[in-house]
Amino acid sequence: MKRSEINQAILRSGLFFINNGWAMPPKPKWDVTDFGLGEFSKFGLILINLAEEAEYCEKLMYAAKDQTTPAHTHKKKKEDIICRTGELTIRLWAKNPADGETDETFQMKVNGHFQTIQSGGTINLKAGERVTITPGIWHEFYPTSEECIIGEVSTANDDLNDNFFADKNIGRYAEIVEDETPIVKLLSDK
Ligand SMILES: O=C[C@@H](O)[C@@H](O)[C@H](O)CO
Repeated sequence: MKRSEINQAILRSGLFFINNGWAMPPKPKWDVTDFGLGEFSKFGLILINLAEEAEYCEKLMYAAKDQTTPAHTHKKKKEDIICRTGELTIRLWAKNPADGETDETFQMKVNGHFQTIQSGGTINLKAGERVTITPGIWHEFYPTSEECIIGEVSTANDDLNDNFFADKNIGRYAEIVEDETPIVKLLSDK
């Protein structure tokens, strides 16, 4: 991923956050990724880590229409994924989708109430709505609105060791081609 794409993504999402009433913390911890797939408009996510504590974590995230965070799971982290502005679709699986389809169902909280979810099915979240994803549940998500602000409130976050992607070619952080000067230092920058 080019540094120029990262710079542009920060400017675009930063403007959208501010225009929608989300003030930035001092020294925001930016994380922009194409998941190593090199197609940022198809697979990508912009994140700001707001709180990173041993017991909990909070993130503010942004994606544009159809920009997908690919199927993955966490072994330790339990997280609420929240649609803050716009509309978000989330697809959920009981097992790794790379191992084939299953007609299993499972119980998961949607807006705080348990629902029966069909493995491989989707849930559409409108602004204010959330799902509670427990460790081992596989998920991918993408906005169906032009732009979307996504919240994450979770137990401890460990992006390096607790993201397991269905596609083995995926890496959590982007490989960056330095074609211009960074406007911010990313969490993944050395
Ligand atoms: O589901 C998404 C989240 O867990 C993100 O915080 C994670 O960094 C995506 O790899």
